[in-house]
Amino acid sequence: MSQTNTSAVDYNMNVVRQFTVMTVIWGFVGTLVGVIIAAQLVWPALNFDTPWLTYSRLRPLHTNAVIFAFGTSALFATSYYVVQRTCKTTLFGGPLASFTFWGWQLVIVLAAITLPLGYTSSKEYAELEWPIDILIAVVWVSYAIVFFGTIVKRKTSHIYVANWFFGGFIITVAVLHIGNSMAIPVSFMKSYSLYSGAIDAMMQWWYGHNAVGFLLTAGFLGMMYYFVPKQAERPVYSYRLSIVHFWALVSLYIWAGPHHLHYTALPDWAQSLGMVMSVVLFLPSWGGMINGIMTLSGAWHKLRTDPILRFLIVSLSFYGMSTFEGPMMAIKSVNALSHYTDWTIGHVHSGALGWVAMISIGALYHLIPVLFNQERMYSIRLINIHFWIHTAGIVLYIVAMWISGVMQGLMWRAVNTDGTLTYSFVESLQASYPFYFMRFVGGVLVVAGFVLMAYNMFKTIQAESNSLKREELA
Ligand code: HEM
Ligand code: HEM
Ligand SMILES: [Cu+2]
Repeated sequence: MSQTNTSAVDYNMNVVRQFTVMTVIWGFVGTLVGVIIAAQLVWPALNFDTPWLTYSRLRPLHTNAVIFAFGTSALFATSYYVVQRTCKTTLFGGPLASFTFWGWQLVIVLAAITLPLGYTSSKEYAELEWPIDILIAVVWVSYAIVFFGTIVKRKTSHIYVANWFFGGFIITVAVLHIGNSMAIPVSFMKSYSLYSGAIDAMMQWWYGHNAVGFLLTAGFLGMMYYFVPKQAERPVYSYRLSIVHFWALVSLYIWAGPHHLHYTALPDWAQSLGMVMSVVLFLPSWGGMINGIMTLSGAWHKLRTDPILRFLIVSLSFYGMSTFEGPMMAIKSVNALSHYTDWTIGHVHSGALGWVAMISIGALYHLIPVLFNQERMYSIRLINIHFWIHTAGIVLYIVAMWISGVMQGLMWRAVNTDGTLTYSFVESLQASYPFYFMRFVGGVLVVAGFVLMAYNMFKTIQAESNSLKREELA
């Protein structure tokens, strides 16, 4: 394996490179499936009367691909990189790191095959059946061993705050996955949940909500605390705040799950608890956002010239937006309007496309040249174009969903003076079509951005192999 920097430590950058390249590829695939299902909502005939092309099977393929293939590969890549650099030591466990790469890619391929075939546990974001769930647990425990083993053998006395967030994310996802996936297998690829009724629903949303809180939030905050200061070339605005941020975030998030089950059979007190905890969660969320954005103080001018920094900082603005919106939607009376509507979908994608995707894209544009021994990415201009089309795509997507969501909520609750409903469901659906088209256009822009990124990445990798060839000739 080639050494990727001049420092004395022989870091394991091979696994970081592998996860980095796959992140970009899965980002493209996952958003492409997103565009396909967005198109199906505009033109339903696009399922071609084929079972494995139906919306019901491609939707979980999209969510699994973006969260577990794209997002989680980005977390593997950056956590393995950051933990080595900040602990000044190579990854613990030797071949175990490589096992997590191949094991995780196997999980992704199995998901891509079994979900379209219709195998599902029917739990959202945990659809994969029990044999794959067991494989996930094995890979994840190996990940924990590699990560925490590296922390234990660190050459520094301090554990940098980014590692706290990565560590919190790794432990919690293990607990969530194992807890929620408890099931009794009845045959190969078929099982029944160990829980039933309202308890099953509570487990599902304890899992679902904290998958958002720890995978889609805490892990990416770890990324933020390393790559924002690096790219801005400034220290973290307040290190003390980052520690308060960590403890407040992890201790509040875990209680907020019931906001997914307002007005259901879940006991009222649990719903109210979820609501209150969600509203309080606003504070650490914004504390973290402010800490990230203020890291730029004294270096604001860099935003004008550095598109990588723009990705990172705009991602924090979307993080702030979705963590303002979330607590609001968790209030029962607001949720009465927003639940079941496209407003939720808009909220999801301002978090997913705005925060998760943009922070990852920014971090990878920083990381790729480092990993492949280049001064910078092949083309800065292409990064700039990527920034603008990605941003335009998100804005189209979420504005469309806000309008259609609030419209749907209002249409469904409108009643005539005699107490009958003003609109039928189909009328609200018809009114939504223009917005579904707008979302489709936004999605196409996002996918186009990933194509540019992949091209830029392969050109950067090529530049390395070209210079190696030149060295050989000389
Ligand atoms: C303080 C932070 C946040 C709070 C309190 C919050 C709250 C909420 C609420 C109340 C819902 C709607 C539940 C419903 O009516 O069904 C929701 C849905 C959702 N949120 Fe958030 N949110 C927050 C941040 C985020 C972020 C940053 C992301 C993404 C990175 C995110 C991803 C999601 C997802 C994926 C759903 C949809 C779940 C589903 O029904 O499938 N949230 N959130
Ligand atoms: C080109 C970009 C994307 C497009 C066009 C797209 C499109 C869609 C569509 C059409 C749905 C189904 C909405 C519905 O059932 O009404 C959906 C759901 C979802 N997408 Fe995306 N998506 C994109 C990117 C992403 C990314 C990058 C992520 C995560 C990092 C993500 C996470 C999700 C989640 C969690 C859901 C389920 C939401 C829920 O159940 O409430 N999407 N997406
Ligand atoms: Cu939640």
